[in-house]
Amino acid sequence: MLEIDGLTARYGRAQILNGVSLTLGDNEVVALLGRNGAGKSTTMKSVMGLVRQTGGSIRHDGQEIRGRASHTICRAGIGYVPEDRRIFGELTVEENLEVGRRPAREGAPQWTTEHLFQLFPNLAERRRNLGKQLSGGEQQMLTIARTLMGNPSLVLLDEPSEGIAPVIVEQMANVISELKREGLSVLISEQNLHFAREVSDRAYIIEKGTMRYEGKFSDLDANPEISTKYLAV
Ligand SMILES: Nc1ncnc2c1ncn2[C@@H]1O[C@H](COP(=O)(O)OP(=O)(O)OP(=O)(O)O)[C@@H](O)[C@H]1O
Repeated sequence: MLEIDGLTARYGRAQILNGVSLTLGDNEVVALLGRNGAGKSTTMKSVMGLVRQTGGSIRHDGQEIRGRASHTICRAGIGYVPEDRRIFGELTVEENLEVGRRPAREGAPQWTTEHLFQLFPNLAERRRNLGKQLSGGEQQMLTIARTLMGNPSLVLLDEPSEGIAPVIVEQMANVISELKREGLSVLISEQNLHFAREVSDRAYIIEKGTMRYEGKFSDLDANPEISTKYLAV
C-alpha cells in the first residue's frame, strides 16, 4: 500500500529526514512514534508532496509518487489530516463535509454524510453548527470526517489524540478501529504510546529524522529502555 524507502527531506538548508524507511500494508494501522520535532509530521508531509524531498522513494500501490503534486497524490487515494485542524469556521459541519466530497474510488470504502454521522455522533448532533462553534476535539473529528468524504484508501493522521479531552480521545480510538474495519489503511503519528498501542498493529519510532525502531508493541513493552530513550513516557 505504502512503501517509503531511504527518504531524505529538508527545510531550507536544514536536513530533517535522514533516510526514513517505512511500510504500511493493506488494511494495516501503523503508528509512527517520536518526540516533539522528531520528524513525524515531516514524514507525512513528504508523502503528501508538501515538503522538499531530496532523495529516496515513496511508492503507493507500487507507483512512485515522490515529487508528484499534492493534488495528484490526494487523487490517488491518500487522505491527510494535518495536526492543525483546517476546518472552515464560517461553514456548518454539513457544509464542511461537502467541501471534502470526491467521486467514489475503486477499492476504497465510499462514505456518505449519513454514514459519517453514525461514526461521529457528536458531529451528527451539531450538523448545523458552524465549524468555529465546535470544541477542539470536534474540529479534529470534523477534519477526519471531511477527509473521508474524499473516499481515500489510505489515511495519514497527524497526532489525532493531541490536545483533545480524554473522552474524545476514547472516541478517536473507536473511529480509527472502525476505519480499519471498513478496510482502510491508516498511518498515525503519535507521542502518546498508550493511544498508539490501543489502535495500531505495529509501530515505528523516529528520532532526529532517523528510524530507531520497527516492530510490535509487545516487543516495545518487553524492552522499556527503547521507549525511555526515544519517547516522552
Ligand atoms: N517549516 C519548517 N521550517 C523549518 N524547520 C521546520 C519546519 N517544520 C518543522 N521543522 C523542523 O523539522 C524538525 C522535525 O519537525 P516535525 O514537525 O516533522 O516533527 P514532529 O515529529 O512531527 O513533531 P511535532 O510533534 O512537533 O509535530 C524539527 O526540528 C522542526 O523544528
